[in-house]
Amino acid sequence: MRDLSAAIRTIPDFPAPGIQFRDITTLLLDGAAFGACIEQLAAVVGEDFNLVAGIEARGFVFAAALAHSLGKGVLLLRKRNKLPGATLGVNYALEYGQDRIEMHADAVAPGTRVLLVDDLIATGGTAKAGAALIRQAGGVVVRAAFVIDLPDLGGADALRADGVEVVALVAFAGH
Ligand SMILES: O=P(O)(O)OC[C@H]1O[C@H](OP(=O)(O)OP(=O)(O)O)[C@H](O)[C@@H]1O
Ligand SMILES: Nc1ncnc2[nH]cnc12
Repeated sequence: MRDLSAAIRTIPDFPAPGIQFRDITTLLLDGAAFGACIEQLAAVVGEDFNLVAGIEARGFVFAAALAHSLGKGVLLLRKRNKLPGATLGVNYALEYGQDRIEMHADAVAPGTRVLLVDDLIATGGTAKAGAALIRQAGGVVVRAAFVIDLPDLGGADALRADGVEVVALVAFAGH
């Protein structure tokens, strides 16, 4: 199995001093690496869900490609004030700031089974907010999948403590 970590660039001190930014734009520019990434995600996420939820913005790229490869629909979890219909929303803290994600209130029928996808999990604040949002809307979060886990920041463990199974392709030590 191809090691995807070599396709991911690290930029120190972005967007703030002390943050090692794991940059997936280099992986996306490499068609073979991006294809391998989607294949590897498809191999570990199962099929026991109806929708793939992607978190804006980087999560959309992976969620849409994965959903298409599995024949599933895509649920967009967007940053604040982007969606035109009635929304539900959850505020959360980031490794480097504050944000809010929203979804259309009528996007999931009660009991809809959802796979949550993002490029990276760090503190887990974003993914926990995503899971809370899907649950608030009546959906069931079947599991969560990430290209990158930063295990030292504890996000994957926090998400598991919230009752969500977590899978990730690559882990980077440190922040
Ligand atoms: O686990 P956490 O500490 O919450 O951090 C992970 C989140 O941070 C990044 O998104 P960001 O908010 O920077 O937005 P972007 O995708 O629009 O770049 C990343 O894409 C995850 O969504
Ligand atoms: N270290 C990091 N690199 C890239 N995206 C992130 N989102 C939160 N922390 C990040």
